[in-house]
Amino acid sequence: LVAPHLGKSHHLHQSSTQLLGNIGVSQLALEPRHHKRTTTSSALQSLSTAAANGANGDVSEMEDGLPVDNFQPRTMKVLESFAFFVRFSAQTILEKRALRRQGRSNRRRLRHRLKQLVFRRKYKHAVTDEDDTMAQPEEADENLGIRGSIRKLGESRKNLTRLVGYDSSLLVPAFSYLILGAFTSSIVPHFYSACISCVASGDPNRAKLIWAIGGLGLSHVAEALFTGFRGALFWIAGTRANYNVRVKLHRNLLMQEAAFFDSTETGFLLSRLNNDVNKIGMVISFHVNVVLRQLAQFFFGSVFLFRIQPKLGFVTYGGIGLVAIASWLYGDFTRTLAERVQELFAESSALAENSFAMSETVRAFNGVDSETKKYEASQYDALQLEEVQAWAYGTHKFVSDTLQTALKCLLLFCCWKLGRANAVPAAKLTSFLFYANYVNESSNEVGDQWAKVQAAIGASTNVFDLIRRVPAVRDPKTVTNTLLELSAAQDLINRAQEQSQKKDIIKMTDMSVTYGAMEKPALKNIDLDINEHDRVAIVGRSGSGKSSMLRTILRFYDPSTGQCNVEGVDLRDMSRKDIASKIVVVEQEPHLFPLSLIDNVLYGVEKDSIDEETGEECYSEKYRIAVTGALSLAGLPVTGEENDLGLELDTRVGEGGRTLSGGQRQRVAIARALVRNPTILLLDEPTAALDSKSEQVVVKALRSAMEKTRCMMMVTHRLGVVRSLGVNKVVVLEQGEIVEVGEPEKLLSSGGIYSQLAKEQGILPLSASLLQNNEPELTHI
Ligand SMILES: Nc1ncnc2c1ncn2[C@@H]1O[C@H](COP(=O)(O)OP(=O)(O)OP(=O)(O)O)[C@@H](O)[C@H]1O
Repeated sequence: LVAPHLGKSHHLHQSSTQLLGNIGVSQLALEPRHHKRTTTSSALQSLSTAAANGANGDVSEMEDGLPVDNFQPRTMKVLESFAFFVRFSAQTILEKRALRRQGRSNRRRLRHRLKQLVFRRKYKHAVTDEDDTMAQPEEADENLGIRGSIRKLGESRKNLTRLVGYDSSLLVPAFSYLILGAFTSSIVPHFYSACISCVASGDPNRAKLIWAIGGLGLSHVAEALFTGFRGALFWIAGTRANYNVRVKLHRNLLMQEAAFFDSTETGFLLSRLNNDVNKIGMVISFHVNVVLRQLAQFFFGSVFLFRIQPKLGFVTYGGIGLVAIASWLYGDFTRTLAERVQELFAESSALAENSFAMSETVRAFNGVDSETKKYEASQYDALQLEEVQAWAYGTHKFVSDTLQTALKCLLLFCCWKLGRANAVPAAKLTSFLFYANYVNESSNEVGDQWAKVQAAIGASTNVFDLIRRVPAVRDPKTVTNTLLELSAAQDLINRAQEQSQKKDIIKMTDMSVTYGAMEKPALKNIDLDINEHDRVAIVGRSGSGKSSMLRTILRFYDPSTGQCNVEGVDLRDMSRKDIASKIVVVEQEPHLFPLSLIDNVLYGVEKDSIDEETGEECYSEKYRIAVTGALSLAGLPVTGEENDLGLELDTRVGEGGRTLSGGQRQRVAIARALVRNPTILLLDEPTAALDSKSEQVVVKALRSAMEKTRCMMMVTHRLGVVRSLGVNKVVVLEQGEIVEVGEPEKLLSSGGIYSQLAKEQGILPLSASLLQNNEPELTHI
């Protein structure tokens, strides 16, 4: 909310995404044992300082380093929080039981159905109305209790290994150090109990004592060394996991179809990319690391334990089993909770992102309070669940520690009994107690970390789902079979030859387009041919489907029926690269990247040279000359006297191109089109936001662009531009259907919808306007 005010402060260039990032970091940094606490405080400090500067414009109005605004988000009383935890837990248990019952009946149905399939003749009258309810094996699987959890863990491990792409050079030493560390640590109690026996019994044998102390020291040092290496390698594994998953997720999100972004908010995706992915790294570098180490220690400790006193070893295991059950249940509960908490954080990030992006509107309509209310509400939901996590942790700690204490007391009593009966020597019993404690501690730590692993798996579930998401609009499959490849290539050549004889560049055949969220199609049964050298204007009232037609040609959406061909090839058979090389669009309000002019014009073209001074990649002279020419043709020269703005190819244009005016941004977009020499030029309301002088410059630039293309298609409300751009074909749309097609002047005099639209803008047929110019009095009639 402070974003609009940032201009006044030193955070001039801080974008909403950065602010969102700071908030994300703060949430993460509050994680126990997380190493980013300093970032949190500086992030929060920078936000609060900016808030103070922005809201009051004066730092002196701050009290005790806090902004004057004494808004305080609501929180629950501690008792209320505990009551919420009890209610929530009871509800979750009931839900789980219900789902498990449903899962059982689903499995029964599944078995029944399998029987039907196998003994088809016997079960002639198959039950049909059960099929729908059976279609939820996935959901039922989620509630299979221990088996479900193990399967889920296995799936997550497979996902992780595939996505993270570790190599053995990292994994082999990491696991070797882990095992070596655990082994050396398991020797420690042996030497320790030997030392204590020597000290307690006042043993005069000095060599024995030195051996015990030396062994203790050496095993500790070796353990420290292995632990250090193991820690570093697992840390690296964690950061690599974050890096790999984040880059892959970012790429897969960018490949999704336009409809995906219609229904998913950016803040939601950013939250997945930052918060959720961090959890994955954390789980590998810390939790999995600790769980494995403790498991290894548990194993080695158990070997010693059973060697010393097998009977008591079983008693110890009985107790540990109970603690393990408690930890398992707690882990399961935490996983469900973590999944929900991450979901809520993602929703709340989406809200924050929206309010930052709309900061001017928020300011203009005094919306700070309502935005705060929405954000606070979504954070409050997450807070409630986090407090449930805290209470669950407390409860688990109490249960498992009590069980362990009971076990320790039981073991001490058993040892005392054995000692009294002289069944086992005292030194052996001391050693046993040390190992029992050692194994106990390891199992306790496994239980604690297990819950955290489960929580992280819960949090990362959505990330895996997004990474595996296959876009609905995607490149055609590459044909691998050589014969098929040959025939496909031949097919393309044939079509290209046919096409060169024909003249149509774009051909729409009985094409309809329906957006996912809409019932009514945006375009209905469109049949349209656009030929070589055609300059087409798509006109019609608002919502008639004009932009939808351009988006379909760009293959942002696939037709629901019919097809759209470009140069004889169905768009669905063309890759994104092919489409981008043939079709270029100039949008009404082009969004530029916060890069230099040349980077924006050549966006998507790989840099082909290295700057000798900085060592960074750059464009070669060949590209620089081409871009200078394109910018000059587009009416935004960067050289000579006409460059009154003092622009250079390397001038940066700010976020969204905000350092340029709307008309100048449009000219950059035209230069982007000019430099590519596309087959098809698409224009979306090219002059809508321009004054008449800028319009003249842009129209001139567009004419230059059109000369370089095979055809042009333009969506426009301003019909004056139809004449100035020399359009030869007008297509009139109404409610998604083509209602008129023809030459503009003919349509103007036909008395149809186009002439009506033109009349509303004071545009008359050429003959009439000539008449009007010669005989002004006629205008009154
Ligand atoms: N992304 C979308 N998701 C769902 N429906 C959409 C989407 N984009 C457009 N529509 C719907 O499709 C119809 C046609 O919209 P389109 O943007 O193509 O109209 P238009 O003629 O370009 O309108 P305008 O001149 O106001 O820009 C409208 O009813 C609109 O509500």
